[in-house]
Amino acid sequence: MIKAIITDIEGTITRISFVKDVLFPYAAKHLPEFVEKHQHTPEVATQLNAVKQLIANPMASAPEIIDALLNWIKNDEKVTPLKQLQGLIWQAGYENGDFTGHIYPDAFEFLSTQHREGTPLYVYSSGSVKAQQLLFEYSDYGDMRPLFQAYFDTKVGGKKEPQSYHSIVEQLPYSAAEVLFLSDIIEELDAAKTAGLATLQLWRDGQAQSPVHNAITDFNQYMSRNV
Ligand SMILES: CSCCC(=O)C(=O)COP(=O)(O)O
Ligand SMILES: [Mg+2]
Repeated sequence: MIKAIITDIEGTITRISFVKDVLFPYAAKHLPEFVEKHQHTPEVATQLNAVKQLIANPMASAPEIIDALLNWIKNDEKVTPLKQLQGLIWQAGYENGDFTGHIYPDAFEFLSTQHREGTPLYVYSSGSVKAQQLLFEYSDYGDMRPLFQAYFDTKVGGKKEPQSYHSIVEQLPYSAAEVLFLSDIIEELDAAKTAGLATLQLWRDGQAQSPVHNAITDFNQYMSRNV
């Protein structure tokens, strides 16, 4: 029996184009100035050092680091220091009202209903915990943060690694089989299933399909059929 739900964000409860066409270009546009301005603050310096390690260039200059980060944005690399920096950069965009966090209407209805009915909700996204909380704080539906018990990002590991799901479940008061993981990406669902979680795929934007996981096109299907 499912006692808790962990949801992905992009492609599952948020439109992919909001991330790719709004958030990523905003981060790319503001990243050079952000890095130049904040490179010596401890929070940013830690991430820049992590970039230097990943590109195997401990002496990398600010422009070289910026180039690496912009390349990762272009290729949608789920690299932890990039994701941490993006969260910091998006903060200004949300606070200035440049955009609000997109949430599908059926996802808002589903999450609100599950929360009201007492099912604990968790988030696991490649976006940093800060980025997740900003998206929910400034969502199309107002501040959704009270719906969620806890947030996880790639600091627990990559979303295609079964170990990441083991690590998350270890932090929850449920067994793996009591937890449902929602995602649009087969490899993430495969990893969660290997770790013993129940899985459900969202097919919203023509994502690849798999016979291994139950699938729905939106949450109205879940609520009417309880898939
Ligand atoms: C948390 S909002 C930003 C989304 C993002 O940066 C991202 O990489 C989305 O990954 P997800 O794991 O939510 O599909
Ligand atoms: Mg996703």
